[in-house]
Amino acid sequence: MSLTASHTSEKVLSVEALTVSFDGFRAVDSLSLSVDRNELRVIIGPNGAGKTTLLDMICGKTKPTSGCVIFNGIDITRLTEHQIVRSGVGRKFQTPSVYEDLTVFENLEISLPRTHGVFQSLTFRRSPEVVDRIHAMAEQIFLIDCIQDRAGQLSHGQKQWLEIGMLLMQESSLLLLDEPVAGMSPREREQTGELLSRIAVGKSVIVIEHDMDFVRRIAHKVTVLHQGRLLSEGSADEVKQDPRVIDVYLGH
Ligand SMILES: Nc1ncnc2c1ncn2[C@@H]1O[C@H](COP(=O)(O)OP(=O)(O)OP(=O)(O)O)[C@@H](O)[C@H]1O
Repeated sequence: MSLTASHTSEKVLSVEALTVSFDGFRAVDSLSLSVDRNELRVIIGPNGAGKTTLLDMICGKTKPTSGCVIFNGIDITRLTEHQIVRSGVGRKFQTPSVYEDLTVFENLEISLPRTHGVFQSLTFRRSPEVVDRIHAMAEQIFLIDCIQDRAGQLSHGQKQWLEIGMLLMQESSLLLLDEPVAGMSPREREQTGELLSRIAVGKSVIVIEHDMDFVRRIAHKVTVLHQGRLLSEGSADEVKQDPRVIDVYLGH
């Protein structure tokens, strides 16, 4: 039984015939896919398949040559990156970008919506409710014991968790995560798998990942890209057995 079968399907994201050309080279080519609420989708594919470029177009970093991105029924294709963040799409890049000189607590605090700067957030927003919320988030992302440590002192894996927590504080309802377990220990990977599964409840998560064991553990559905196109889609076991996927990706 598919893991998504128990959820009522509600389409949150639709990518329709999305195409982007760089100097005539189609990095993403007429790609269509959709993601439901409560879904954890994993995108796999060989190097250069267009995975990162796809996420770049969903979050507005790269503008498509043609096609569109519909999020919660709204065409966000031509919105600015900032507008797309405010509409509820959060992006985490492969390298963690946290404020190294601020504590875990402060990094989470400045990610709250409607915060216009570090100064304002540190001086005006520290109500008991906000403090409780930040503590609950630190607990969820396994950082409660180092909540007053500076982010610069955290391990690489802990910084990845902090950045996921920052996206959650922003109240993103769609999270785009580029290789979130890169550089993590096996134990940290396991914890991240649990965290992502929990996050997907009530939200949608798209993860780019190469490690097939991890993919199998977390994915509700897997999309395989190759040369900017959709090669295969299904459960992790289904795509693993797809001869086209074995041929261009898993067999190497
Ligand atoms: N801004 C750009 N200008 C020119 N070519 C680009 C640009 N961005 C991406 N590309 C090209 O588009 C193709 C897809 O790149 P992309 O980074 O999306 O692949 P990927 O599937 O994420 O690969 P990897 O697993 O190596 O990260 C590559 O051939 C890349 O060189």
